[in-house]
Amino acid sequence: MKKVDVYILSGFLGAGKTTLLQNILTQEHQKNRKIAVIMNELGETSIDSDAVSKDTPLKELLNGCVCCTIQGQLEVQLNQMLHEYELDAIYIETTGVAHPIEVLDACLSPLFAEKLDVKGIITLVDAKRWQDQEKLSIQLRKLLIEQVTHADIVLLNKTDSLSENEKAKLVAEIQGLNPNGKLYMTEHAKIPLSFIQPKQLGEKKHHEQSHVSKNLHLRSYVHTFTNPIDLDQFEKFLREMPDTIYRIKGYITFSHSTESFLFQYSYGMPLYMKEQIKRKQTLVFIGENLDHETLKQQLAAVEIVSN
Ligand SMILES: Nc1nc2c(ncn2[C@@H]2O[C@H](COP(=O)(O)OP(=O)(O)OP(=O)(O)O)[C@@H](O)[C@H]2O)c(=O)[nH]1
Repeated sequence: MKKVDVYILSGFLGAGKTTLLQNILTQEHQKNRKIAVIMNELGETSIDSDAVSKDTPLKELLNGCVCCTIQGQLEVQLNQMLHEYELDAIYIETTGVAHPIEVLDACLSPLFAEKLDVKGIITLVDAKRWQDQEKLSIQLRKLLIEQVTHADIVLLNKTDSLSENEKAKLVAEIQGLNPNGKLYMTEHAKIPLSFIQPKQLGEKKHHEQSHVSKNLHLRSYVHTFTNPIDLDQFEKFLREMPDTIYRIKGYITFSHSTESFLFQYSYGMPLYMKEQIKRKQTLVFIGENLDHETLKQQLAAVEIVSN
């Protein structure tokens, strides 16, 4: 089955995410691709939904941030979209205060992770805001930096008011934080679609595979077990796995029990919860430097193969 591409549009409040989305939708429609949009806003009413034309499926997640309070709602909306429409791509516009790891996490429900192909995180940076970042609280500055560090593509936007010297200084700063991401300077978030589409990200992925140690971007890996797994071996795997795996979630069944468990792992803490329904045994991993082949082999080794 063809997977649906997912793009996460990240960036601080007012950086130009909606402007970029409009540019992208115009270009996607010219290519006759079927696109859907999920917009997340902190307020109770949507401000930006008019930016999306009526013929584009749109789901709005209001009054909270998908990276924390309404993470579950994003899963529901994504699932519904996959059922209702035949899509080529889904663009998710996050709130300005969303944390990239948590958003990626919210997109990757083990129930449908195999149907989605998260192509990457595109972060917009408001050039002026970046220059004035010392006016922000420490937490927000940290967030601004995290949004840049984890991006696959950074658009340094609103460069219209900058001098050439200022531009060069900001480019150096951003490249210092994210040397492997692609960086483009934009005005009104104008960028050809081909610069941010699968070919670009795909090429980079290929590049990453051959330079794994240099890859600093968030990636996911989806593993489906066909047999129950050995608890001791699985816990050994958890103890020994690289600390660049930030998050694991999904469903597993152990050889010592007939029950299914919802498994959650974040910041070093594993959690097992009994599930009422028997689920497909799928685990989603999120982290940096994910070596898919090694993970696949290590996870296959914790399965108990019945004869
Ligand atoms: N001068 C200038 N203004 C811009 C540029 N890009 C976007 N804007 C304006 O900046 C404002 C905010 O842009 P949006 O696209 O709404 O930003 P956003 O990131 O979606 O904002 P939130 O949803 O509030 O987080 C709008 O008034 C845009 O027209 C640019 O390159 N230069």
